[in-house]
Amino acid sequence: MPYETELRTALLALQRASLLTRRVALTTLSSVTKSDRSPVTVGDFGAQALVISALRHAFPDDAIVAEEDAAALRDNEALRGKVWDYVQGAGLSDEGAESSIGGPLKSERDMLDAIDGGASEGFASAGSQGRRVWALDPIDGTKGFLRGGQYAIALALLVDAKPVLGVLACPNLPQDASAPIPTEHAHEKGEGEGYGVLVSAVAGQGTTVRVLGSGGVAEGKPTKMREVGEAQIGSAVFCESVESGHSSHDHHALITQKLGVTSSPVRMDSQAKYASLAMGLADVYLRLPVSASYQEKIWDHAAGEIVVKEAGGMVGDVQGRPLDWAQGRTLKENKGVVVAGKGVWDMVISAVKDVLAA
Ligand SMILES: Nc1ncnc2c1ncn2[C@@H]1O[C@H](COP(=O)(O)OS(=O)(=O)O)[C@@H](OP(=O)(O)O)[C@H]1O
Ligand SMILES: [Mg+2]
Repeated sequence: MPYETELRTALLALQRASLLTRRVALTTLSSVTKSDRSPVTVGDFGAQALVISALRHAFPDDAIVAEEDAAALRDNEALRGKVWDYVQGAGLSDEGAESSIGGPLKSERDMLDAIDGGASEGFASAGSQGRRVWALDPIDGTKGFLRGGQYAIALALLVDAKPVLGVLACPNLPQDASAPIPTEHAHEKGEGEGYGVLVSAVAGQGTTVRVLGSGGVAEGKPTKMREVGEAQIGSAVFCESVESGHSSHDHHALITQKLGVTSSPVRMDSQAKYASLAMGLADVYLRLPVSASYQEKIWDHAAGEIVVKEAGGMVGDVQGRPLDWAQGRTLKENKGVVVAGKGVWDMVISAVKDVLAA
């Protein structure tokens, strides 16, 4: 099967990183504020080190774009020591699986180098044809992670600026797709029993859900989005970001009102929203921009896009056009993101256009 080794490596790398983030989540979390004013925790740094070292071991020639860099750790010995403790403590229980992603990191220096291994410019450089770029968000939804809500470790492989593989590790999503969709604070911090999934997709091979474990790759089950037609739009489950600074809740309310949707949108952090749609926990995800100047990063959408598309869904901007990553580390334009099943796609896009035109 195409991308078999890439998928296995990505699943194991994310499973190992989630051992770290779950441990970190059990502690009283503090965060450092980055220059863009967003928070970063020991979990973000540690997860990035673990995933990048696995990718470099398996695919040394591939480019990697990732959210964090190690500057803050190089100047802060105490913070660096804390991250190193967590990184050393996160190993897969299956020895063969652990050694296939390079085994434990050897030194603090290797850890810093791995974190800084995500500085590629993506597709921005010339001669990008056939170029393989991994896009990693070590903790997507850091604010959700800090409050014990939803977060995801998100990894995608883009070839020629298109996602061909995506994996979302969602430690706080239910394993049982018939469980109710978690609300903002439904799942308290920790390793809740029955929570934790790996949702993955490879182009042309469908979307698969696995239990997020601690050893080798678990057996997967194929998953599809729920089939919702225009007649059922009123009872469809919509989701949106928790943070009103990230997408326009006001526009979303006008859109759902126009469509006659009866319940309020489920607010959830991170690409766990894409995973929820792919698992059939929700039906539509609206992300209308608040500010035209904010550029969405590729790692915030690439894995989500392929996971939903391979589960039978549609992903596009507010005009219904495909997302375009050709620019490099960000989406080409910030035109929002709309995600829905095929049966309601035209109807949702037309409501979005009407609300934006009004
Ligand atoms: N202004 C603005 N507009 C749009 N998006 C933004 C903005 N600021 C941040 N971000 C990105 O949003 C990522 C979090 O995803 P969500 O918005 O879906 O979730 S939530 O905000 O945590 O509720 C979040 O990802 P992480 O930084 O990895 O947590 C950001 O990349
Ligand atoms: Mg992040």
